[in-house]
Amino acid sequence: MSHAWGYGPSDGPETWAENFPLASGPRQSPINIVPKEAQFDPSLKPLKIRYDARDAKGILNNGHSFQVDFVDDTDSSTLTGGPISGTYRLKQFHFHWGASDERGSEHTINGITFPCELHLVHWNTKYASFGEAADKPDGLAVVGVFLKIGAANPKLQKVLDALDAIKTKGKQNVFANFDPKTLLPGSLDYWTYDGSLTTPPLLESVTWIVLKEQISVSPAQMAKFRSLLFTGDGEPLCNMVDNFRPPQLLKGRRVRASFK
Ligand SMILES: OSc1ccc(O)cc1O
Ligand SMILES: [Zn+2]
Repeated sequence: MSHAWGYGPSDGPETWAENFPLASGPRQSPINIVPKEAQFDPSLKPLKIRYDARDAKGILNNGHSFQVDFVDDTDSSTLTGGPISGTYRLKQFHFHWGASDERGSEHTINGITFPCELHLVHWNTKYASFGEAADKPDGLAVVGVFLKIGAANPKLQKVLDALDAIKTKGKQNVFANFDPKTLLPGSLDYWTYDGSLTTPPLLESVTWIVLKEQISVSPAQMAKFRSLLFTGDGEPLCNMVDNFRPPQLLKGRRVRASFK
């Protein structure tokens, strides 16, 4: 039976442990990253990100966020290097954001929040599929990118222009010819730690790779994110905002830095 969950007072992150016991597990995400306590690890390799725009498939309002899905039946869009071993294939990317600019990200830096956070989700090809990989300790690798308020981000605009057609839960559309590498900042310096999905079932299968450099988003672009609805057609309107889980306990985990 799949349990309903959300981000409101009656079904939000503080209630998830009732139906998803991993919520209290030893490697939950997100976390607060304290750069001064992150250990530079010279053995960490540079990230190697190779995406093919032709793999972009569709865009979906899943009632919790929206995601852009990719064809993942070949190694044409992959993440290698960094803290991971082997080849991880891009499955989807999605975002988390706030009702206003002072909140919205899931990870925080020295307790600082950002208005939005991008997650690029990859699965380990030592497993047969995303579904097989999703509950394995080395199954997933998610690249997290913070968005900060500034100039309009032209690379983001194609994604935001597609949102009008998926306003309500369950709506999806074709979304083709998009290279998510264009969303990344110039530097691929990162922090990395072992964590989890930040949404139920909160599976502890994610190697997190959180980029140090942010990308920009304008107030008008943030308004586009906030124009989406959590609710489906015919249901009382509920704006899709504050779809973020707050930082979780580190429980002794180490956070490593790829840079000094
Ligand atoms: O928010 S992190 C995250 C990662 C993978 C996934 O399949 C779903 C997620 O929500
Ligand atoms: Zn996410």
